[in-house]
Amino acid sequence: MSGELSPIDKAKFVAAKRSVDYVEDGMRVGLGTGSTAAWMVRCLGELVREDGLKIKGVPTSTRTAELAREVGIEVISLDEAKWLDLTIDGADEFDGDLSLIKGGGGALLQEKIVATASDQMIVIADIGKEVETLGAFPLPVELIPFGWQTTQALIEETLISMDVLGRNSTLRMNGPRPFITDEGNYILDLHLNRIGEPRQLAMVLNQMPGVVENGLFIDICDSVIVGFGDGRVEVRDINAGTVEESRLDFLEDDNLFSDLSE
Ligand SMILES: O=C(CO)[C@H](O)[C@H](O)COP(=O)(O)O
Repeated sequence: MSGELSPIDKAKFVAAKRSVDYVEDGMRVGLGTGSTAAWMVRCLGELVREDGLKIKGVPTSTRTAELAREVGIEVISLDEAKWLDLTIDGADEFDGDLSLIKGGGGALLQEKIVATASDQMIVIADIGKEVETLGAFPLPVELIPFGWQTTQALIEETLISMDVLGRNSTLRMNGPRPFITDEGNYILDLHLNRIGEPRQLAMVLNQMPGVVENGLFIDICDSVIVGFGDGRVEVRDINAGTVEESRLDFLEDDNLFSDLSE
């Protein structure tokens, strides 16, 4: 069954599988969005159903909320939880400082709010997400629909003075219509190619009227669990400065694996 998954999917799966080792009874856990996070939610659901793990989950999107309920995780709102022990989420890119680009799935706003309200954020990613410098992946920026083209023009003009290589942007579409986020906003994808000063760019973007949030996560992620296509997993902890390696045996997880690949 595992042979049906691509090396990237295997890498995502092993990272997701390893991450649930960090979840303990009684925790309030932020549940990320995206394909890697979805596997983490399914792995957690299995622990809840089969091992009696007791947790409360705060999802970062309606998609994740549906999946969490489906697999048996108790879902509560962030306001009910108030504060979280741990958030586990995917990323589109991560660098050596564990700065991230997120929002490929359009859920960056809730993801940033939830991760910031957590004692710890663990990112789960395949090795292909690691970069030396952020920016090859288009940077998602969530915009208020009102006057979005004016906001886009302002952003592109401001980018002239920023340390980036490209500065054109595209409105994210869902077929013939703009993609709409869970909060009813638009996503503008910035094609920057290289972001020299992510911290500065994140601050500048968030000061613009019409911008709700940007997909740069700076000083939010504590560790990244990197999965490889051959089953290897690395846990990189930015605070401890450690890298811990392990390997996951695919065969042991065939049932879950086959569920996930459907
Ligand atoms: O930020 C995200 C959603 O807004 C995702 O975590 C990110 O796009 C990674 O997705 P995937 O795990 O499917 O590669």
